[in-house]
Amino acid sequence: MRDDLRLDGVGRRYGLRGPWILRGVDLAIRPGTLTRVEGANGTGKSTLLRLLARVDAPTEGRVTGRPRTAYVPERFPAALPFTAVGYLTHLGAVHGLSRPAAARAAGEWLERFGAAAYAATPMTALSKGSSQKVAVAQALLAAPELLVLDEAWTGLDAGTRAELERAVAERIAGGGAVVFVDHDPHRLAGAPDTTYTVRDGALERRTAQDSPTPSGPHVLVEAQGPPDGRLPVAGHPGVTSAEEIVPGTHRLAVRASHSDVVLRVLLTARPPWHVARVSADPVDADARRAAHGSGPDRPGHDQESPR
Ligand SMILES: Nc1ncnc2c1ncn2[C@@H]1O[C@H](COP(=O)(O)OP(=O)(O)OP(=O)(O)O)[C@@H](O)[C@H]1O
Repeated sequence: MRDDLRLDGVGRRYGLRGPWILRGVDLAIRPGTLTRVEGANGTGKSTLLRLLARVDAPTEGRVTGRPRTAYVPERFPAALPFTAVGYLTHLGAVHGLSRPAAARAAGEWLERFGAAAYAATPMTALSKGSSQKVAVAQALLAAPELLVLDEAWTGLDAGTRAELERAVAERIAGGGAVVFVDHDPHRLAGAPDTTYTVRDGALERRTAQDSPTPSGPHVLVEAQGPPDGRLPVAGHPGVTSAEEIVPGTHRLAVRASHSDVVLRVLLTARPPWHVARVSADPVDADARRAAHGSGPDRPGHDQESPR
């Protein structure tokens, strides 16, 4: 994603005399960022996401920027005259992939979400959970620059929910932007760069720096890449700090909750990075000892934490 997607003075109401759902909304979605939208029921979260995905137009104000966008709507129209793989291949072609590339990507995403067995099943015969996997796969197929997810985790099993979180982290690490609504307050906890609360038609903004959430446990990752290679997880929300200790070797402090995602991005980068070492962050070990009240009188605890 090269440019911001911007909303300037945006308002939306349904019908000529309907109440304003959103009014005077200014918002910029930047490349490589994760944005959460929250708010009480019926406050206008889906309305905002539809405007960002450009499947709806504002009643007043302007939307500028045209990133390649994919959208998972709150209600996916599952009654479509396709098989799962047929639908995904068709959508991949619509997103600009060649037919063989679209078919390949369709197969890969169905496999990744544990739905390969349903590839040839008509969409109308899929269970709710399986059709939600197709809804999510169609959005990820063509590596969109902007991914808009409206309750996309709803109805997915635990394994697929985790896989979708990983896919989100990969999009951001690849320079894309992701905007999501989810009823689970722990979804991607600690990861959003910005959270907006929709209230009374306006947006209240909270950034990661304002967040009361403690930074939590970290691990240290030492990774080696090609000389002059760009760190594939630069700017990733799970990476708290990154330092090039010798040319080509980087030491990263990574939130433990994001370590599997970060390692996966490093190992699947092209060319792949070599992960030389993963260890507990000694800063966290100190914090843990302090929290548990152990000290010189409990020397055994020192040995648990490599320095
Ligand atoms: N197409 C439409 N026509 C008329 N009114 C609509 C339409 N879409 C949404 N609304 C109304 O706009 C308001 C905001 O709806 P929206 O779905 O954006 O809120 P939401 O915060 O996403 O809600 P929820 O949390 O229940 O999904 C609601 O009062 C809803 O009834």
